[in-house]
Amino acid sequence: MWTLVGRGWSHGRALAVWAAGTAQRGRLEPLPTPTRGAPAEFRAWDRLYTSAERKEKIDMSRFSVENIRNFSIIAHVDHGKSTLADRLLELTGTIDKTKNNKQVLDKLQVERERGITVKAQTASLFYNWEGKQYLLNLIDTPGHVDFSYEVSRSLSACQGVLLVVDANEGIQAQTVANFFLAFEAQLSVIPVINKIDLKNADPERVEKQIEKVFDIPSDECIKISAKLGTNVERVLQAVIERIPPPKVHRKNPLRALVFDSTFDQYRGVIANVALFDGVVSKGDKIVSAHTKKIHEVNEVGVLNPNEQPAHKLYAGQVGYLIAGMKDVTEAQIGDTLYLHKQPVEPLPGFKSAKPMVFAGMYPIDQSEYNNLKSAIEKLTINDSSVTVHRDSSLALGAGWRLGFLGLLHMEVFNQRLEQEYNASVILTTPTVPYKAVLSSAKLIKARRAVQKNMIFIDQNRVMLKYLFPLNEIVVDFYDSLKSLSSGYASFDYEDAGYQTAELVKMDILLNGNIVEELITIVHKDKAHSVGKAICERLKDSLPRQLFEIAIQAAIGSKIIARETVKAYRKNVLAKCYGGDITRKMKLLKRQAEGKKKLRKVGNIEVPRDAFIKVLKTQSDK
Ligand SMILES: Nc1nc2c(ncn2[C@@H]2O[C@H](COP(=O)(O)OP(=O)(O)OP(=O)(O)O)[C@@H](O)[C@H]2O)c(=O)[nH]1
Repeated sequence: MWTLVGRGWSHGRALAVWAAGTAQRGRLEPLPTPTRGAPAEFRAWDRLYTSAERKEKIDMSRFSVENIRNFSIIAHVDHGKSTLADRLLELTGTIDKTKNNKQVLDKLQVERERGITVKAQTASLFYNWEGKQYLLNLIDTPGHVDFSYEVSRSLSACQGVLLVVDANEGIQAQTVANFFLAFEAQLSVIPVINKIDLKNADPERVEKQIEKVFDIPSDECIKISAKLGTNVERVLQAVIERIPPPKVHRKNPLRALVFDSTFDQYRGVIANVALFDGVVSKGDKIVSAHTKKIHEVNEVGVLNPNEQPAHKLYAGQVGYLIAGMKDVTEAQIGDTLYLHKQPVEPLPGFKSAKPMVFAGMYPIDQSEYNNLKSAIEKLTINDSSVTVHRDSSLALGAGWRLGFLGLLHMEVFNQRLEQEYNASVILTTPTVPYKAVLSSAKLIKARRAVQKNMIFIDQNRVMLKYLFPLNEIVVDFYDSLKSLSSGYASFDYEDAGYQTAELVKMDILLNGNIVEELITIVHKDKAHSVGKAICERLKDSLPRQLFEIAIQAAIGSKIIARETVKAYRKNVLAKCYGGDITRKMKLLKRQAEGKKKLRKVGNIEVPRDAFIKVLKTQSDK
């Protein structure tokens, strides 16, 4: 099922003004913003920053359950979650107030380069209010539809959310989707209308939308400018007043939920845990409910926002735990940890993420296979929504078939492999899953986009629900929607199951022989254009040979596109005049070795490069 939210044509201009005022004494040094495209510098900064902070242990026993609030910030993409998080970190003295604080919780290089959050991040904030010291655990979550899995996981560690809505753009597709995730999890929702400093901001209109769509009284909305810091203190107070403390028991045996994990090459898996019962400290023997393996805890602590070791973690608190887990299978997200010989009922896990887009991934050079394998394994610890299956192709060698939640997710995973693991890969054109019913015609009945619902959010905005075939939107739908609506429409989707469709299997033939790597499933109406594009790309990348080559796209016995590569004789000895026989032999030997890298289709030699050019994603072309 799809939800489209289109909006009217009024818009505002962002004001680039920073808050002036007295700088608060924070516990940490200000974070420099890493420069674009400078991975080494970024990593060096990150390491220095963490090691300086990791010296003294903190006593977490001073935070009783009543003084703890676990909350998350959810919103549509770009509505200001990360900016609000920066202000909350400053207000609580977690970081110094400086104009360099931009997306402090977005630690990954890919997040800073793209200006989006892809990983949920946790920060424990210490805040004094009305004579009491509170522990506020903030979880910053991604806004883009591809990462909604991160949002739902983070919510399991929270009792409430700040629902941030842009005062100019109003309710958008992911505002609705994220609200319902929080609503279904029975969390307290605090609506926050952000960017009230914008010239065209209309917070009163957005208040009415929130009342109409979510049934939240408009006087519950807090109007802020995260950029200028206006009213942000009221947000912190609302967190304390409106979100209940967690319902937990410290006297019960340990019951900790692993809600996220990252991988450190020296210390192994760092599990982000939310303690529902009990206490955990260094030296404890813990058991994973999933694997039943026993591990000894080496370190516990809170994220502040970097690692801050603690003596113990207590029920109601959110922190990290390192226990020598080295393997992907030992660090399952959604797992429950308990003390050895004190088994507990496991907490409900998470629905596993359902991949929507699949692509082949191969090392550029087969000798890199093992390195790439280990990089993929480590990155999937940090991003468990990616599915991995071994695959192999005659042309590209041994590799994997990876499943992603969407195209942006696929691009981000690829970019993280390059930036964090220095791995270069060949990524093939993404496809979506199909269920095929084989019949003599191989043809299945089609269904096109069907409108299901239309709701007017206000006079400028309408929410439309459609049923769409996934393959129609997986490659360029989002871009087309954005450009058609000049960026004003937004969308979100959920899986509506399989539908029958008129799909055909398209073969690519070289002089009548089928090239197995290039077999594709396409919609009947698109077969001609897709077939033509593949034939043209093959023609450009196939070297001429001693005879003419016919490149054809065919559905069954029907040819739907054709290109021809003219004959040519490559004489490697052409430049070799004179009679030096050893030099001639050398050239012929090198040519023979080169041929080993070729894949024979019939009597046609196809170099690996040609496959790569045809199979690589459109964006890589
Ligand atoms: N004028 C104005 N701009 C703001 C305000 N808050 C955030 N912004 C800007 O809006 C843009 C998006 O802000 P982010 O905080 O990165 O948004 P986000 O919701 O975290 O985005 P994702 O992590 O990608 O989902 C940035 O350019 C911010 O500077 C505000 O109160 N006023």
